[in-house]
Amino acid sequence: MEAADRQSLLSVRGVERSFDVGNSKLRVLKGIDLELQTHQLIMLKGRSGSGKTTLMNLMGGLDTPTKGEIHFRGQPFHQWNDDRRTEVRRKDIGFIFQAYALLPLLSAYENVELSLRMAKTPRGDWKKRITTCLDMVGLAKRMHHRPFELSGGEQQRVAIAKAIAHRPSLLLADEPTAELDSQMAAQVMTVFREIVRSENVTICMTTHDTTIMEVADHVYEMVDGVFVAG
Ligand SMILES: Nc1ncnc2c1ncn2[C@@H]1O[C@H](COP(=O)(O)OP(=O)(O)OP(=O)(O)O)[C@@H](O)[C@H]1O
Repeated sequence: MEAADRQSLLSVRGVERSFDVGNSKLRVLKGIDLELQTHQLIMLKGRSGSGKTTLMNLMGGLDTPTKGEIHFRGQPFHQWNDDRRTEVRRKDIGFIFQAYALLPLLSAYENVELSLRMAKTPRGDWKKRITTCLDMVGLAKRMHHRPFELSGGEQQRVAIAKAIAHRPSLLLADEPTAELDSQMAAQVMTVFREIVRSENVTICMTTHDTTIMEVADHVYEMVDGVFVAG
C-alpha cells in the first residue's frame, strides 16, 4: 500500500483523561496526539499503567476524553452521546479486548455470527461471511468447535474472525498476543498483516512484545500518559 493511497481514519488531538479517585484527580492521559490512516498496523507500547488501555477505550468510543478531540472518519466522536457512539462501534469498529472474549457455550461459527447480528448485517450474508472469516484465520475446519476445544492461539484467531466479520474500518486489540507462546503470537501477527492488506481495516494494538513490533507500520511509545519519540 502506497502512503498516497491512505486516508485519515481516526485523529486524536490534545487528548487528556483524568479519573476521580477519592478526593483527588488521577491524570492518566496528559495530552495525546495520534493519527491513524486506512490500511495501517499501528502498535502502542509502554509499561503497565502508562495509559494504553485508557487510550484504546477512547479510540473505540467506550469512553470520552476529559479534554481534547477525537475524530472518527472526520466526525467529532468526542461530542457524540453514548447511543450514537455505540451505533458506530457496532458497525465500524472491531474489538479484541478481554471483556469481549468468546462466549464459551457458542461454537466458533456462532461466536462470529454474533457480531454480524449486532451489526445488523443482512441474515442472507451471514453464512458466506462467517465461513470467509474463519477461513482467513485458518480455522474453517474447526468452525463447529467451542472455545474449550480449541488452543489459546486458535481461540485468539476466532476472536479475530469475530472482530472483523462485520467489516469494521478500525480494529482495536488490547494485548492480543499476551497469553500466547512466540509461535502462536507470530501466527496472529501474520493474520493481522494479511487482513490489513485484504480487508480494508486499520489495526491498532497494544503490546509489550518487542519482537512483534517489527511488523508494525508505526510504534507509539507511551510513558506516563504522553508519547515519547520511539
Ligand atoms: N476508571 C478508572 N478509574 C480510576 N483509575 C483508572 C481507571 N481506568 C484506569 N485507571 C488508572 O489509569 C492508569 C492507566 O491504566 P491503563 O489500564 O490505561 O494502563 P495500561 O498502560 O493499559 O496498563 P496495562 O499494560 O497494565 O494494561 C492506571 O493507574 C489505572 O489504575
